[in-house]
Amino acid sequence: MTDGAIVCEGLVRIFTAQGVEVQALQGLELRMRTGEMVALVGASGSGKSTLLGILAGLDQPTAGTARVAGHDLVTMKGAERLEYRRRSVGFVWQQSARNLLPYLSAKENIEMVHEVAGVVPRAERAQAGIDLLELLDAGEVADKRPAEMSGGQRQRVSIAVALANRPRVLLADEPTGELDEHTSAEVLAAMETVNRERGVTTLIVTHDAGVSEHVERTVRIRDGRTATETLRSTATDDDGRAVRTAQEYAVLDRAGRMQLPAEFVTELDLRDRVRLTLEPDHVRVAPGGPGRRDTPDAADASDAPKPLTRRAARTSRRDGERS
Ligand SMILES: Nc1ncnc2c1ncn2[C@@H]1O[C@H](COP(=O)(O)OP(=O)(O)OP(=O)(O)O)[C@@H](O)[C@H]1O
Repeated sequence: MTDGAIVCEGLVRIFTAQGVEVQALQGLELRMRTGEMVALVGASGSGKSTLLGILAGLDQPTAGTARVAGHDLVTMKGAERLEYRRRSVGFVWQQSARNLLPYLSAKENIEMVHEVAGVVPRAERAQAGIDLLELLDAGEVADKRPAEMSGGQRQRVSIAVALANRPRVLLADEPTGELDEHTSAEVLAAMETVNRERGVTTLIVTHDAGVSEHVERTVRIRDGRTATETLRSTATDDDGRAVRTAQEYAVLDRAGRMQLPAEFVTELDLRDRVRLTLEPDHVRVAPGGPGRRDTPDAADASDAPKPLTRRAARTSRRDGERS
């Protein structure tokens, strides 16, 4: 499979509406390997749809870097943009009415994409359509129109249609938003199968907590920036049972910036400025400033500005020298 990687660095998207600027993305970082499947979560208004719109080639960033499947989405112009949308990305929306034409059957919806994209040789198209529907466990609705399908079948067919142009990247915006829990799990499992069997890089925007069962990485956006990532892995315990573990990390950008989790900020009433201390193996963040907890000792007080503290690291080095 050719390059299906996604690289966003310092991605900015500013909208101007009635003279007011809205910074939907404020220096977002995201890297995905070819063939990876990642969930993107975040509160309403955090910038998820804006990011998907840019990755889909429907919108352009204001600044920063965005590269997908070898295309530079910042500089990409007319013909390349059209080519990119037709052949490099597949998109699944929450509402199946946006994914499927209502007067065509599942098979015909796929055929139409084959016709427009021109990626699959004509002689192979019929079989390619059947293979896709079977991969998505939707073979039995091949001749049905969307109105004759259940919600889950419609979304599985929508995924098949999104894959008909053999994209390198599949983007999905709340694909299970209109489904019940059981059907959502089936649709997410279908996306996992597609990702595993076809190696398509897959990014799913979702509020669905059940997605954690299907992805090894969840990226959380806050205020237009990548705030945290949760990495999951499966280990084997002493009794030979598979145990799934998850660890949440803050995301550090190339300039060393990161966001503190909102609950940490609230718990310690952090605001305005904090004190950073470099310890031997970690960085300590403490409330700072006059009148706050952990203000400098009287012994430290002088007119000279203090640099960020390195005390612990230096102390431990000196201890080492002495011994
Ligand atoms: N075309 C636009 N014009 C002006 N502001 C916009 C536009 N599109 C998005 N915004 C603003 O950008 C911010 C991010 O919106 P976005 O739709 O990307 O968030 P989201 O995380 O997808 O939210 P939701 O989960 O509700 O879909 C919001 O403040 C939104 O109002």
